[in-house]
Amino acid sequence: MHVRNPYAHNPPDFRALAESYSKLAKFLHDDMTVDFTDPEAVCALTEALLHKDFDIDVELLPDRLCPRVANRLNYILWLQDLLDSDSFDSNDTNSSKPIWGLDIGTGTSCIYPLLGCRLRRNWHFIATDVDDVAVSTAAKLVSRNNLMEQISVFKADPGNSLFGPHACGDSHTSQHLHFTMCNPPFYSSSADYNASQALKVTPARSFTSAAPEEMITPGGEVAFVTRMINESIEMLRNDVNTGSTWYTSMLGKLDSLKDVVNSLRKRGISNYAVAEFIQGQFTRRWAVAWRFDGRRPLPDITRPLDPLPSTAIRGLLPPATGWILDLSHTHGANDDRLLDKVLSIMKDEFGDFMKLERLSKLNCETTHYITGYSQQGNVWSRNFRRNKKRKIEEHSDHVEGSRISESTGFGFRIFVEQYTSNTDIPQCSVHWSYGSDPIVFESFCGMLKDRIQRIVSK
Ligand SMILES: C[S@@+](CC[C@H](N)C(=O)[O-])C[C@H]1O[C@@H](n2cnc3c(N)ncnc32)[C@H](O)[C@@H]1O
Repeated sequence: MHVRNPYAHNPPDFRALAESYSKLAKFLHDDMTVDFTDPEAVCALTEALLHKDFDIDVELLPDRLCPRVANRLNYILWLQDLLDSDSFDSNDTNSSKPIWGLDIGTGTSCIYPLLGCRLRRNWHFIATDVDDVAVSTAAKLVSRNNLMEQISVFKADPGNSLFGPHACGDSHTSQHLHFTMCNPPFYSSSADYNASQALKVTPARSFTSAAPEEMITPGGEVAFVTRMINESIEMLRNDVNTGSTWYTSMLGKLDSLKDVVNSLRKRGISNYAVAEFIQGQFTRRWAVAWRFDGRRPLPDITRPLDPLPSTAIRGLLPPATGWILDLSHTHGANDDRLLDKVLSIMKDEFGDFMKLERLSKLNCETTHYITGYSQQGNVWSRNFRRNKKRKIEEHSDHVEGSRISESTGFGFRIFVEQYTSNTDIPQCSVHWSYGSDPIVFESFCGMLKDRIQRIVSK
């Protein structure tokens, strides 16, 4: 489970839940659990969790998909991480700057918008569904929870674009989306659904009651997400501003994740992230996110360490956006001024071509770091220096930015961590925050290693 998921280490206390939500009491067995094959009991449990832990008031329909709170929360927390990665330098993760998301197929529970907005007051959602019952029930839940200012529910036309104006009605169509999310129907047909049920060796541990339209879509989840990929490319063609949108989807099958990552790679989309959500011993779900500009998420989001991604998904991970230089055996690594020294040496060498700043971020502790960006990309390379020298010889020391496209830009953050609560060895870590070429990042790390070793060995 996600590290911030409250259920990761504290499974729900059923007795306390029933005390705070009386409807659950009649389904309780020995004060300890409920019958997970009884849809009404599962709905009452979900309602109780949402009520007690998130102050969300819902009444779920027992014949419709009942969302598992811990799983839906994993997805929302991962989205928070992706968006916080974008605003890392501004300390504004909980500010009032409005964040807009689109939930495609919100379902009768409207679970993602309700959770997302309860956890972050600056989040807003456009929630769509093709199903009339889902649209009307979701809209009722939004007003029941007094979230009409933050969530708008729209009926989507299955023939129209998933992201485009028609899906969202008229009033919010021009809204820039920071992210889109979706838990698409899994199966391609009733036969596909029945076959997957038959494959389960043990009798179902929990009951999934759902209407066919919630679980089945032509081509299954892979076709649905492939459609999203194609439509996101089309959006970018029509409006470059959509390059900064995180397009995301949950996936119910590992094979689907493989197909979707292959689709992204085939279309040349290298800026993507993959997550694995683990609930209990038996349930795993996956999620994928992609965007078109060069902004790269923090390393532990693209390649999580806790929990470590399973071997099955390691080959599907995107290029690494983090690099660590272990300084434990280097003399001088404990110098608190090491970060300043690194900044100074970089300013001397690259200050003319790189915007360099020392910033601080306030979390539980204050983290100091260097942030840097060079429009010309690889300004430490021999090639760049040679060109620079030639320009000086030609009496033109000006490197023309306009000839270099934005995609050549390169951004990074450098952290030097001495012994802190997070690290028991001094280390320098680098986050590749902007760019399109992993080889440029690798080369930057090589250059930095060389400069740091020069400083610490003095
Ligand atoms: C698996 S359910 C997910 C419901 C809810 N988001 C959840 O996680 O519990 C998939 C939902 O997608 C909706 N859906 C299917 N095709 C759609 C489309 N083209 N546009 C919007 N919603 C769609 C279905 O009606 C259904 O409510």
